[in-house]
Amino acid sequence: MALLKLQTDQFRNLAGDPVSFSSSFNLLYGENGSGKSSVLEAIGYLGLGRSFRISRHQAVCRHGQVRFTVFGAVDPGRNAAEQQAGGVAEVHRLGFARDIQGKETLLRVDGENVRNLSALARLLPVSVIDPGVFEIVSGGPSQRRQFLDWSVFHVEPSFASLWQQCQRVTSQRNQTLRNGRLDEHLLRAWDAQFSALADQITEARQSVVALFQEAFHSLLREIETPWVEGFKMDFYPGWDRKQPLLEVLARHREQELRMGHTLYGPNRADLRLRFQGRPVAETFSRGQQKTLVILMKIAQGKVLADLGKQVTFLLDDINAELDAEHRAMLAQKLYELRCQVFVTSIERPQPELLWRETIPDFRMFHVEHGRLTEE
Ligand SMILES: Nc1ncnc2c1ncn2[C@@H]1O[C@H](COP(=O)(O)OP(=O)(O)OP(=O)(O)O)[C@@H](O)[C@H]1O
Repeated sequence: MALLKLQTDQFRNLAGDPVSFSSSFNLLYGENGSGKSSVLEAIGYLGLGRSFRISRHQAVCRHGQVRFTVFGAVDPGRNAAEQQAGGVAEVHRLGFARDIQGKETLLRVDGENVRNLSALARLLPVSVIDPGVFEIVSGGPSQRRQFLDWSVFHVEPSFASLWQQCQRVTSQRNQTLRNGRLDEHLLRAWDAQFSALADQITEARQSVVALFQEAFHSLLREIETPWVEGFKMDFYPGWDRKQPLLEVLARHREQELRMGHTLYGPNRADLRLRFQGRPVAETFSRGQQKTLVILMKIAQGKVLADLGKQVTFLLDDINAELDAEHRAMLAQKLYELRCQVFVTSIERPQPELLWRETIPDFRMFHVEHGRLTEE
């Protein structure tokens, strides 16, 4: 899985000419406002179905236009090719189009309309490392849940549908809690559905956390980090699992009715990161938090790589956030994992800092006024 070709139409300032990329490293350089982040943002649309920079689709549609499109050709990867009895697996064609006025999204895979974004996301696992990524450590539990669930989605095929069902049941349960008068009969029916889904979701998350912990700790052993002793990463499922969720919900009925929403369950899960018993957000320096996030992202890439899935990493504006040593470590590890990487830089990097010597399929593009020129 790697993006081999990209073509856009009416996407920010991008000219829209088709561009071919390397399945390993791609470096995009150009001055401020040239369109580097927009290229990464367009790639992100194919794997995430949204912008990683802004929540409104409208912002990425070229000013004055009402519809934008992103097309991509994706290499199905080593595994798929190997499975096809010695044959070469076919390239997948992904398409995302959004009509801003009608607020309609059209998704296509290999020439067919598809209803769910997961059909695209599965074919192009995209992971973003940009200045906002450090919120995984400094932000609240929802940031870490999102981080964790990205892996669970790519590892456990049933997860997307389980999570969707759980969201639906949670929202109906919350409505009943907010109803004003206690409808115990109806609440018990929601509780039963909710806790059955909660157990399945938690099991899927736990099995992926086990893989993730293993990859993360083997990285920690490789890279000498002074905080290894005293660091702890624990998965909190959203309630004390020594007790069935049904019991926990029954015991906290009064509290939930007062608050008007669900307080226990997988929607409250967290990946707790502690140093000497205290949250790392309170104890780690900014630099240590950055190292931790980078290692977590690499470990996530390794979990998928071990399953034969190549991750496409979008490294946007990282020069401002990471020093040269961290950047080199990140590049080296992602290369070892055979990930596909897109990295932006304002200045043309010094030849000795490029990886041309060690990475055979390295490509560099100069971005000017939304147009990419390969060098
Ligand atoms: N909806 C839009 N329609 C047309 N142009 C847009 C739209 N949104 C942004 N732009 C322009 O597109 C250009 C590309 O912005 P982008 O953020 O991709 O640049 P960049 O090369 O990453 O810059 P920087 O180095 O400052 O991060 C900017 O000049 C911006 O003004």
